[in-house]
Amino acid sequence: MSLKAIVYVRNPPSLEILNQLLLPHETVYESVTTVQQGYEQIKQMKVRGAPAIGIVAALSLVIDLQLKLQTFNKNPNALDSDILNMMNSPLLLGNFIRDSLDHLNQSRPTAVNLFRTSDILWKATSSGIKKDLGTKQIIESLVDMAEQMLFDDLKDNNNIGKYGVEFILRNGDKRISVVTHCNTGSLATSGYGTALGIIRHLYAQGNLLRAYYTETRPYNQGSRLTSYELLHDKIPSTLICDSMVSALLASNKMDHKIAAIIVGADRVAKNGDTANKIGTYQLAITAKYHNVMFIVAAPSTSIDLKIKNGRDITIEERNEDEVVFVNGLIKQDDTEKYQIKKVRVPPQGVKVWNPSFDVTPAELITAIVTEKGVVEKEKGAKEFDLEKFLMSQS
Ligand SMILES: CSC[C@H]1O[C@H](OP(=O)(O)O)[C@H](O)[C@@H]1O
Repeated sequence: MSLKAIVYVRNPPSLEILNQLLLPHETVYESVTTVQQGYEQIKQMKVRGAPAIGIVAALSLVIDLQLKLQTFNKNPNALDSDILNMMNSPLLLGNFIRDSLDHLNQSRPTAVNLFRTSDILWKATSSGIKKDLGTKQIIESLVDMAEQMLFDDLKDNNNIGKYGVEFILRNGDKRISVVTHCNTGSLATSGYGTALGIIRHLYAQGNLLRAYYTETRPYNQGSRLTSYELLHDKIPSTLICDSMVSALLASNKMDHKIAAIIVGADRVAKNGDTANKIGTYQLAITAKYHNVMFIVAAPSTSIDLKIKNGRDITIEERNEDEVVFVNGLIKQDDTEKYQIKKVRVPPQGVKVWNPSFDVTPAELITAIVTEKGVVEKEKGAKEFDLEKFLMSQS
């Protein structure tokens, strides 16, 4: 078992991505050496999760550049002419980097982390060109930034865990159960996780009775990936179908002590409206009805101040196969060997709608937990003021 979604080594340069399409039944790492391979990993959801997507985009650009630079230094004649010219020209290098970032941005439209990564790397590139740095210095500066993103994400997740637990336990029971949706753990980030980071922190502090988590149809991030993580960490947890959450909260009157529903985020608008895995919105509605806290856990890099409210967030729609087929383990004849096979569920001819995310209005969100602290709405307000929060933390 491995919870490391991303394995990057600077010297000698290598990038390995855990193929999450095969989890939890097979642990297979795939080498990424080019921007195009990084694009495919994200597009095909071999790696997924807003923070992880941004980090893999950055690392696939830098690994591509590092390997080109390594060949340029050791055996320049092995390079084709346009790459050779690029390695001798900061302007041509800048063009390659701009085109690469634009291409990576096309892989998935909703998670803002991908676009923020591009902005940061392009800003560094254009600054290096303006300062008349050589191509080697520009590339090295991008490697430093990509590595820093990897380290910062892990640090941020630990802070989200700490602030989230303090907020949830600030008044009331100190031994609680929670519900979470999708996968927001080590497999969606550089480690520890966001919403799952809060659950890890609750467990580590001895405050967790049980974590209930949804299977998260149609892609099954919960039943495949969150199961994998919670079993790995031996955290008391129970898998439920997406349709069971309201009944679980209703049974809360007995002894589940569910204090909160905690979810991640792919993009948080300026007013706090939050795009997250499809099915999140209805969890917020049932949390409101049952008077249970609804917590969004996300690094501040997931907040997009350019987006006024949730209506402006682009929601990714994926192909119908993810709804029609499920991955099943099929026993091969009478041996104990199994193989993963796509099994068709509905009959031919069904029509499918498959949005990958939905938007939860700020009004239904109790608090947004970031690495900089917890944001709540002003008393009586229906929306957050995230620009004011971020300004106060800078
Ligand atoms: C900390 S992961 C944030 C977010 O990303 C997931 O989406 P996907 O698995 O499609 O990449 C899910 O919405 C998580 O909540």
